Amino acid sequence: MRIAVPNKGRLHDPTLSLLERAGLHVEETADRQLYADTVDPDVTVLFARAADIPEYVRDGAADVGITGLDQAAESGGVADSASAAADDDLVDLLDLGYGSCKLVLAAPEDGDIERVADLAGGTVATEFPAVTRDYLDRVDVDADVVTVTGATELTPHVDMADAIVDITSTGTTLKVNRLAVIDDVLDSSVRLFARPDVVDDPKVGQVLTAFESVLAADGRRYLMMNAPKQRLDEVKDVIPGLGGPTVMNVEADENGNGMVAVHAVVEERDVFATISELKSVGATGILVTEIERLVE
Ligand SMILES: Nc1ncnc2c1ncn2[C@@H]1O[C@H](COP(=O)(O)OP(=O)(O)OP(=O)(O)O)[C@@H](O)[C@H]1O
Ligand SMILES: O=P(O)(O)OC[C@H]1O[C@H](OP(=O)(O)OP(=O)(O)O)[C@H](O)[C@@H]1O
Ligand SMILES: [Mg+2]
Repeated sequence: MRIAVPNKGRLHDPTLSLLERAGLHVEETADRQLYADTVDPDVTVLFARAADIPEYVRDGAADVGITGLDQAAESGGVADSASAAADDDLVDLLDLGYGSCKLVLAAPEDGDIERVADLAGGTVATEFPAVTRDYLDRVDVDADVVTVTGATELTPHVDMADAIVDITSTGTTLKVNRLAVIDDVLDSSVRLFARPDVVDDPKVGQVLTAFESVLAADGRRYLMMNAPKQRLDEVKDVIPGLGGPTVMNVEADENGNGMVAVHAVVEERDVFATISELKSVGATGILVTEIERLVE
C-alpha cells in the first residue's frame, strides 16, 4: 500500500511525526525525495505537493493520501463514507486534527462589497477555483473566477478582482492586506483520504487504526500508583473517566497491609487535580507517563 504525504510546506513535518507515532517509521533512503520505505514492508510513502495528493490518490499512484480537505475539495468530490462515495470521489477516512484553517470570501475593508450578493457581475481571485465556483453556485451569485497561484490577497488592491477566496487561520494575512471576511466557504483540516475501492483493504484498516490510536492518546496520560487494598474503592472514585482502572495485587507493605497497584488512563487536564486527590486517599509512588498510542 502506498501513502501520499506532503513533501514540503507546513504539512510535511506534522505528517512525518504522525507516521512515526503511528509506528510507521519512514526509512531514510537516497531516493527519499520521491519514495520511501517504512518499517512495514507493505507500506511505502510517496512524497508529493499537498495540492497534488488528491489527484495522486484518485489516479491510483497512491492508495491513500494525507492532505488538507481544501485540497481534496478542489480536486473533485469528497465523500464521508464509502457507501455514499461515487467512483471518482475521495473518501474522508479520518480527521487528523492539524492544518486547521478556513477558506473564506474576503473583500477590501471599507469597499463596495459588503455581502456576497454585491459580487454579482464582479470577479473573485483564488487558488481554489473549483471550490469557489461551487460556492458561488450554492449562494446563487453570478461572478467570474480568476485563478492565481499565490499572493491572492494583493489582487483586490490592483484591480484584478473585487474579492478573494483564500485560506485564513489567525486572520493576520487578511488584516495586513486590509481585507474583511464576508462569508465562510469551507472549514478545512488535514484528513486521511482513500479511494472508495481501497477502503475495505485490511492494510488501509490497519493504517487507519494506527492513526486513530495516536489521536486517542493525544491529551491523555497514564497514571500508575500503589494504594492500600482497603482504600481501593476510594481510589477508584477519584480516578475520572475512561472505564475501570487496572488493579494488580502487590506485596503487602511493611506492616502486613494488603497493597494494590492501580493503572489508569486519564485526561491530561485532570491529572493535576487527580494527583492530590489520590494522595489524600492513600495512594503512593504515583507515576505519570505519556501514552504513545491507545487502541480503543
Ligand atoms: N495558515 C494556515 N494555517 C493552517 N493550515 C494552513 C494554512 N495555510 C495552509 N494550510 C493548510 O496546509 C495546506 C498546504 O499549505 P502549504 O502552504 O503548506 O502548501 P503550499 O502552499 O502548497 O506549499 P508552499 O507554501 O510551501 O509552496 C493547505 O492546503 C491547507 O490545508
Ligand atoms: O490567517 P493567517 O494565519 O495569516 O494564515 C493565512 C495564510 O497562510 C497561508 O499562507 P502561507 O503562510 O502558507 O504562505 P504561502 O502563500 O507561501 O503558501 C495562506 O495562503 C494565507 O495566506
Ligand atoms: Mg502555503
